[in-house]
Amino acid sequence: MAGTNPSGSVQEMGSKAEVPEGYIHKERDRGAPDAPLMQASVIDIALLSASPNSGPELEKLRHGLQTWGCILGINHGMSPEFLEDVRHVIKQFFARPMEEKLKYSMEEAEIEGYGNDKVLSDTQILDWNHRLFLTLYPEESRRVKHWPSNPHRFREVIDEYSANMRVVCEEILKAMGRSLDLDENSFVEQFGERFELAARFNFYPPCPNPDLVLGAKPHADVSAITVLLQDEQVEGLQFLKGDEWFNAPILPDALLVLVGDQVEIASNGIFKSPVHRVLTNLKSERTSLAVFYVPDPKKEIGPLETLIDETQPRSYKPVKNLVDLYFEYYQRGRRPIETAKI
Ligand SMILES: O=C(O)CCC(=O)C(=O)O
Ligand SMILES: [Fe+2]
Repeated sequence: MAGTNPSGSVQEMGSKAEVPEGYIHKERDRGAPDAPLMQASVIDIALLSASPNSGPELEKLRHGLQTWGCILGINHGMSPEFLEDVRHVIKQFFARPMEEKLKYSMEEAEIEGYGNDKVLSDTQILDWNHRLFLTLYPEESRRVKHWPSNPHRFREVIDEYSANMRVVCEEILKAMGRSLDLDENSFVEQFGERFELAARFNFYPPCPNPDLVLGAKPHADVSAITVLLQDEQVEGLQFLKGDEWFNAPILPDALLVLVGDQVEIASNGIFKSPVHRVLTNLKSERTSLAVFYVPDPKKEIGPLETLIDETQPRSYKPVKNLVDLYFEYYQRGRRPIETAKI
C-alpha cells in the first residue's frame, strides 16, 4: 500500500459497518472523550493592538500561551454570520458526491488537494479524516484547479476568509512580540514578507467504533502559528498537558490560535507548540478549518537574539523549511522540532 494515492482510503470510511483494520490503533494509543476541559484564555484581539490600553490583554495573551500553547480569540473582525458562511461552504463541499470531490484529488507527490494521508509505510495507521489542503498565500502560489467550484460560493468565501486570516495572524504575531517586550515586528520580520498561508479543511465522518480510531494522531503544528475554526457543535479536539489529555472548549464565534513549532523556536521555547489530537464519534460528522502561517521557506528560523542570555541560553539551532520534514515525522509519531533542539 505504501506510496499509493490516498483517495481510495477516503472511500472506505463511512460506507462500512466496521472500522477497516488500517485505522485501528493499539490500545495504548487510543483516546477517551471524557477528559477534563482545557481552561483556555479568551483574548480580545482588537484590544491587543489598542495601545496604550493593551497592557492587561497582552499579559493575558502571554500567560494563556505559556500555559496551554493556545488561546481563544474573539473580536477578530469577522461577524458570526460570516463564520457561519465559511462553515457552510466547507460542509457543502464535503457533502458533494465522492466522484466530484475526487476531481480535486492530491497528486502522487503533492500535499495540495483532496484526500487522506499519504501512505508512507505498511504499518502506518490511517486517520479517520478526509481533507482538502489549499495554499492561500502568496496568491500566485494558489493552485486554482484544487479550489472547488461547487458550492459556487466556496472560492469567494474562502478568499475573503484568507484576507482576514492574513490580518489576524499578523496582529497576533505582533502582539506576541509585544507581550514579551520585544519590538512588535520581531517575529514577522524573521518569518519574512513571503510567508505562506495554507488551509487544511478537515472532515471527520461519523465512525462505527470511535474508540478504536483517531481523527488525527497526536502532533504539534509545524507552522509559526495556526488559526483554527472549529466545528460550532461537535467536540473532538484534545490537547496534551504534562501526560494528561484535555478537551478543547467550543466557543462558536472564537478562533483557536495555536503556537506552532516555528514560534517555539523563535521564542527560544518561551512559547511551546502544544501536542494535540482529534477523536471521532459515532453519530456526528465534524469539520474544522486550520490555517497555518508558515515562514518563508528560504528564511532561516532561530531564537531571537534578544531572547537569549545567561539565564535563557539558546535552546534551538536555526532551521530552514521545517515543513519539509512534517509528513514523514507525523506518521512516525515524531516531531520535526526534535531536529532543532540543542
Ligand atoms: O480538527 C481539528 O480540530 C484540529 C485539526 C488539526 O490539528 C490540524 O489540522 O492540524
Ligand atoms: Fe494540528
